[in-house]
Amino acid sequence: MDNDHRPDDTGPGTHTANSGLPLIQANGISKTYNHSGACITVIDNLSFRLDCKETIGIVGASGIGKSTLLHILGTLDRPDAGQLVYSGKDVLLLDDTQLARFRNRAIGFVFQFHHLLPEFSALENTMMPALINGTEKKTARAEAEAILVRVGLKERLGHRAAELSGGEQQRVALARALVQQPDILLADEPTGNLDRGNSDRIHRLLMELNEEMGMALVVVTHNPELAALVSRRVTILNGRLHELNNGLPVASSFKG
Ligand SMILES: Nc1ncnc2c1ncn2[C@@H]1O[C@H](COP(=O)(O)OP(=O)(O)OP(=O)(O)O)[C@@H](O)[C@H]1O
Repeated sequence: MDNDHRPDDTGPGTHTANSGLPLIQANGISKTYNHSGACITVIDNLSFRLDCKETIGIVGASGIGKSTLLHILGTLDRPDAGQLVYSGKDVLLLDDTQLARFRNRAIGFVFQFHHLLPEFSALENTMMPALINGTEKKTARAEAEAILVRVGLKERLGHRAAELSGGEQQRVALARALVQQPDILLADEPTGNLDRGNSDRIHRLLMELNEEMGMALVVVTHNPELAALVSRRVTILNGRLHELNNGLPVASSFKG
């Protein structure tokens, strides 16, 4: 085993801003699903580079593999083949416990199903990742309050998740993903349930966090405003990424 590529799973964060290394380098990633005997290759020898602070939007039709790719980049699902290198370290060499620790520290997720704990308040749900990581309760509370204010939920801190509207729950999920100041946010339609005003607020917040703390962003979105804000737009064709220019795939394959 190549220990040079084994991530150090102690200590906070993953990337060194000045290291010059890409935040993510995916090499030759493949993923095949088995559907009652038939194999479907959704991701096929895909390579991808994301620099620190970069923001990227994945667009395209249903079923092309956007969520599959997001899960693999987020280490929630292991590919059948390929390397996933975060800041020079191949995270696929970690065992499941180490990988969970790395993921909890470095990556924020917002998926379409929020998985909030319904009986816990907005504040308690948002504090959870910090508490799991061993942050002192008072600090976790202060950080959670601050980010809930930024997503516009100052008046809802003590409300149980089950009592919140769909859009409010989505913003709590976003606050929970952001509270630990992840190196990267992976988001699947993060403003899908929100009205125009709240969508704009969240888009602004994502760009501010990108600017303030260098948080990278990979977002699956059909929202034209959000797609216009990110620095690169890509789609998946035949299992590989293609850059988009004016909404059309660039002829050459995506360079990793
Ligand atoms: N766990 C699974 N088992 C079998 N097939 C799967 C599994 N997950 C996804 N697939 C298949 O892989 C393909 C890509 O699915 P994926 O959810 O990644 O697409 P998507 O582009 O995110 O779609 P949408 O925009 O509808 O969410 C689909 O054909 C889907 O049926």
